[in-house]
Amino acid sequence: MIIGVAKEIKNNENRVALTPAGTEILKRAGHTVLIEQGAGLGSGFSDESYIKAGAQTIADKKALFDQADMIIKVKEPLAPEYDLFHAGQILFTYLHLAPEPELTKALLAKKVIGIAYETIERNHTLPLLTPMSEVAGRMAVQVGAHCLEKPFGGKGILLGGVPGVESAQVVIVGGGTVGTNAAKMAVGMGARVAVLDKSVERLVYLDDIFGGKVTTVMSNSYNIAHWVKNADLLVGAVLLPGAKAPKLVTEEMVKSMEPGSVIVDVAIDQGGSVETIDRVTTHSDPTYVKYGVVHYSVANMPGAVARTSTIALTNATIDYALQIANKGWQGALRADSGLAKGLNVYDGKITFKGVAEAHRLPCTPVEEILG
Ligand SMILES: NC(=O)C1=CN([C@@H]2O[C@H](COP(=O)(O)OP(=O)(O)OC[C@H]3O[C@@H](n4cnc5c(N)ncnc54)[C@H](O)[C@@H]3O)[C@@H](O)[C@H]2O)C=CC1
Ligand SMILES: CC(=O)C(=O)O
Repeated sequence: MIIGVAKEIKNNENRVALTPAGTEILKRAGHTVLIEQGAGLGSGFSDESYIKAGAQTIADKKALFDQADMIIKVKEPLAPEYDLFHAGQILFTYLHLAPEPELTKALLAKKVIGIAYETIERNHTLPLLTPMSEVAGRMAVQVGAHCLEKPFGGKGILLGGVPGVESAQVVIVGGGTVGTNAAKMAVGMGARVAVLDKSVERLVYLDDIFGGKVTTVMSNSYNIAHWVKNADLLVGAVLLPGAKAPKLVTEEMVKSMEPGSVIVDVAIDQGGSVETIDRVTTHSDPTYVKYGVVHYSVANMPGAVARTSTIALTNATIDYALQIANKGWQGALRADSGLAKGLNVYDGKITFKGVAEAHRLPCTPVEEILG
């Protein structure tokens, strides 16, 4: 199979979908890897390192898309990329289609075979979302601590306090991968930490692993209102896989927060979990202030720590990319029902329920397509 790796074009997206190590794995299995020139530079991988691993570099983005049977990316395609795809081409990447009607329309019109990293399952986990959620969860506290500093609009408090001065209250809504990693960082920095989740099993798990260092709270609107009001740093970390994020934090709740408090809504890539998050921000202009509260809503947080993120991402994606290349997309999806859950669009049809519901369009079950 001819596999094309395009240079990312999103603001400050420094990741690339394949490392030289991943390239070598695909090459050894007999596949052709085309890398857009300079695609790896933001992650510290030179064109020469890809050539040494067996890839061909290509300067012309359009020629790369024209030749490739499968395009591997990091982020969902942006408008300037829509026309590059052709019918029957496999697109293997984060797609986040539920909050993106224009992108969904474009991929349907182009009859792309869209396999989304974020909806692939293995043993009830999301193996291709997990590594980037680990990164974003850890970053959420790092950027949140920064935003709490006075020059960045915050109320001027240090997460861990100092002896004689109380530490900050970090409130995390959603105790999955992002939430757990945010809690680890916040505990490590000496903050007081509360995690809300709707799953009792998850709260039990968090209570066990944090040994009492985190307050676990059942997620409902009453408890969310109480904890949001008292948060210095609020982290949005909920997920309903593939679907639009529920707006759990209302405008009234945000109004109840002290001025200079900070919200980091990591769930922004699925549309955001906070009512006052009304825009996706970028690494070059990451925050805005509403009701005196600093809002951070960057949808590609791991792009800022690209070296770490690119290696972690390829570690997770490479086996799946190899299966798709070796067996063809249908063979690979038939052989692995968890991978089949990644299929979001095919031949002009939506094949993932959460995406179809978000756009009020019909859903064609994957099983029907695989026959
Ligand atoms: N902005 C960015 O750069 C990035 C964003 N993300 C996003 O972060 C979000 C979270 O991802 P993960 O932690 O990996 O998901 P996850 O599936 O591991 O965890 C989600 C948690 O939300 C909980 N949840 C669902 N409904 C809830 C409710 N009503 N109240 C409280 N908790 C609820 C679930 O029980 C689960 O524990 C996703 O939207 C993901 O795409 C991930 C990486 C980077
Ligand atoms: C999960 C995702 O969209 C990201 O890492 O950018």
